[in-house]
Amino acid sequence: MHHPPVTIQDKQFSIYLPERKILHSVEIVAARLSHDYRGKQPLFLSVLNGSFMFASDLMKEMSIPCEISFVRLSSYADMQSTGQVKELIGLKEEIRGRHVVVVEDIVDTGHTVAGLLPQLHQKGAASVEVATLLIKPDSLQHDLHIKYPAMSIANDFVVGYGLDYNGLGRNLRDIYKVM
Ligand SMILES: O=P(O)(O)OC[C@H]1O[C@H](OP(=O)(O)OP(=O)(O)O)[C@H](O)[C@@H]1O
Ligand code: HPA
Repeated sequence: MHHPPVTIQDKQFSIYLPERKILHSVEIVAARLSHDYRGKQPLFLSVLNGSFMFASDLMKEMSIPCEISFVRLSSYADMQSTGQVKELIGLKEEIRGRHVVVVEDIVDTGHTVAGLLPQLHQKGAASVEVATLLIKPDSLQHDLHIKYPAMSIANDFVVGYGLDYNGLGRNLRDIYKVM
């Protein structure tokens, strides 16, 4: 299939990961999760907005009973630290005792996931792991163990399959990288 370059605002993007490769890697992660969480009825927490497409395809491939809920992260200034901590909002489910799988589209610097995991442990989760479509190992700034990465990529800015540039490009079926 031919994938011409895509222009979004001031940037041009070229094809990077075609849909069939994405879906194949999603199937593999779903098979691992279905195996590892048998009998545990995991709660998937899909972090909006970027993860909606990955979460949808991942859930379709799960072969065990599991639940999903969609959450957001709101930024606020944490006075105790230099950076920003993103607070978990919109969570209705009881986390205590649950086996939680955080679903992300991308772990880039790792700031988002590093801020989220302690909040889930604080709420009494029985276990917390991360499933992410993409991880950029060369960009990671935290000592994080990401157990379920679908694909590792170089430190390039990417769009498509839920990932955006200034809110655009999420609808693309394939993933493109900036030229
Ligand atoms: O590892 P990090 O450097 O923290 O980057 C990863 C985060 O950045 C993106 O979210 P963003 O805040 O852009 O929101 P979005 O999901 O609505 O696009 C992405 O969805 C991850 O949540
Ligand atoms: N693309 C889109 N959104 C992102 C990225 C990226 O490469 N890294 C973190 N959020």
